[in-house]
Amino acid sequence: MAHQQAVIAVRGLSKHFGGIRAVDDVSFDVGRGRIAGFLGPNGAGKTTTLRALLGLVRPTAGSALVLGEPYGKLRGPLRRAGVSLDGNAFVPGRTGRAHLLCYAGPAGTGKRRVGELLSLVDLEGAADRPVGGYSTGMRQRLSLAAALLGEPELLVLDEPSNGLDPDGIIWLRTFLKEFAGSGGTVLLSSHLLGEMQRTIDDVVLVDHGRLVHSGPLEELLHPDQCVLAPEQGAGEKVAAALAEAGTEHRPLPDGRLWAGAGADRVRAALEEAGEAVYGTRREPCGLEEMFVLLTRAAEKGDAR
Ligand SMILES: Nc1ncnc2c1ncn2[C@@H]1O[C@H](COP(=O)(O)OP(=O)(O)OP(=O)(O)O)[C@@H](O)[C@H]1O
Repeated sequence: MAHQQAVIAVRGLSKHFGGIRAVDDVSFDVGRGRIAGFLGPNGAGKTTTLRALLGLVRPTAGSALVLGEPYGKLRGPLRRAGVSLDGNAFVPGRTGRAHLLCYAGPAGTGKRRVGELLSLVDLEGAADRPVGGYSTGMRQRLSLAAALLGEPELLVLDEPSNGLDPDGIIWLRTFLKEFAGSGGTVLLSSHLLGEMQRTIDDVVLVDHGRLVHSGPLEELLHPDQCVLAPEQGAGEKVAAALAEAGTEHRPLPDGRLWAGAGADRVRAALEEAGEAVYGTRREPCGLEEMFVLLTRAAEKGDAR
């Protein structure tokens, strides 16, 4: 994707805090109309990257552009990019409605939009209560409403599903898909990989400050691979059967195996091996398995 087409363009971004390389030479793009999941283990550098993108920390090296410019140079930034970086950054004594009204002016909007957004995020009933008494999920909803005030074309959301109940999670997923479907762009971080798999179009995976993988989800979860769940004690025999058939395979931390071949080829390999692997279940490979494999590979220095 060409640099100028990207809604988000991160190039050679590094941020060091003393000796800590929080972000280390990271590059990726997010294209218009895409939902990109920004994933990685604790301390991988996600929040620091998002903060650099939004001009909240100065990069040690490299650049991070939003809509073709550094965020700080955007004219009317709240109308271009909606941000929810810290779901808890509220004045506790202020009501939800007052919180939104504070940002409504800079976002170029007013009371009516505040009312609409309170209804959209299902906070009408709590709008006039102090935020200090809100639950985690209610704060997340309020934070999202604030991000949406200026009707932005880009949303940058740090762990927006945290604390949401199942209805809230489904609502957020549906909302983000509609937002992207109408041309909006989303970059969101999350540790909820099952939910990410249902929501995102693209994956940006970092670990120890470095980019491990970036690309469309469907490429990462291509059908020419699967996960095997051997019956107890049969793991080694299954691995041996795959090795015998020349099928690439790697262990997962829970005793299952990733296999670099589709379910049919794997079944043929196991049938060759006979009864010992009879009870082995085959499952499609999901984002959680790829996350584990890619971050472990990165630790060993052989990230793909
Ligand atoms: N202001 C700071 N001063 C010193 N170290 C920092 C600072 N901010 C972040 N770090 C360090 O940088 C690394 C990356 O942190 P960051 O918060 O970006 O990770 P993350 O991927 O968002 O993690 P998590 O999933 O746990 O939220 C960590 O080692 C963290 O301790």
